[in-house]
Amino acid sequence: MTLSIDDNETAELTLPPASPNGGGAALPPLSPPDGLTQLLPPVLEAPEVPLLGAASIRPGELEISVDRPAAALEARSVSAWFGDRKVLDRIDLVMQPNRVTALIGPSGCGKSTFLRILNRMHELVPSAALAGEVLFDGIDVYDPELRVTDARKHIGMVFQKPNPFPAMSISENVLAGLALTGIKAKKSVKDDLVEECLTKAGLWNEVKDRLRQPGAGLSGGQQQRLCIARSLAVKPKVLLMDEPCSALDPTSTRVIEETMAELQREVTIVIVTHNMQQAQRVSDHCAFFLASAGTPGVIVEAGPTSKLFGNPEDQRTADYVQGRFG
Ligand SMILES: Nc1ncnc2c1ncn2[C@@H]1O[C@H](COP(=O)(O)OP(=O)(O)OP(=O)(O)O)[C@@H](O)[C@H]1O
Repeated sequence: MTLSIDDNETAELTLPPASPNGGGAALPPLSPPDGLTQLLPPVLEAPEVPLLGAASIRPGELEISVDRPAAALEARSVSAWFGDRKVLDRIDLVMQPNRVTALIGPSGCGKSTFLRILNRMHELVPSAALAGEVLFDGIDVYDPELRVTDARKHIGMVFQKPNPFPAMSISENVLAGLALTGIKAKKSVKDDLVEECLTKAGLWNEVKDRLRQPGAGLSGGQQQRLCIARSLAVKPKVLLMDEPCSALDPTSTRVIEETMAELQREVTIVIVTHNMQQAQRVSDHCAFFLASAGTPGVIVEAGPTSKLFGNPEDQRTADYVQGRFG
């Protein structure tokens, strides 16, 4: 079976045999695209597509609906391995559209791995393998008919450390994802998009007079909002955020949290956070991950944030959210 990404990648993406432990299919080795793995992989063709509600869909491929801005994500019995080591065990989780789902749990329990599985970044690690399904509005993200670039375009990611492209200006940074995904647009459309995305990311007023200056010249919090703007430029339906405020001061953290509250109207957000106050402030739903010594990570409890923090069912959840361990 081959993945229909494009002719150049098809040979490399032939699915390999199951992993040695028999649990999950080993993932195809995808080469990280020259230091740009934290954004999006390049697309070798350059389709002309509308920018608003953009979804580059080619005949014969699975269609991602552009009618609704946000999408539901559902993990079904997802397990993950690095080599022979199983790090996640049969994770079931529904991440509802236009809601913020927080993934919480002690270090090493697999939160980031799970997040990276949701937009197929897990497979960038050569030894990585997984089993189970990830459904994006009902479409299997790992379906061979769905291009990996489309999956990552619709399911964007913001990382712990702000990573603007240092040689690019602020506006070029916002538009970088378009270039990588091969989307072409007129200058006036791009200018509008830069303003729209920077506004949504809560940064426009601070940078509108210096759009041609380097993105690296911004403060850490501004850089993180620039990265959010960059993710938004390709019109994702889901935004994955891996500890997006851990490198930021309290003021910048507050601004990012306000930005998330605004973005929630348009995108589904899944956030990994170690900050229990932040999880309570920003999320509608929470999933508590835990890996006991030598065992893979599991979800102990998931549900409305108010319930997990106010009236958890499992004693381990209560101990964790009240800071008794982890
Ligand atoms: N690239 C990798 N190669 C091998 N093992 C890995 C790799 N990435 C993560 N792991 C292992 O997988 C397990 C889960 O790691 P992961 O980073 O997903 O946990 P986490 O809950 O996000 O931790 P933290 O909160 O510290 O970021 C850990 O035992 C980790 O050592």
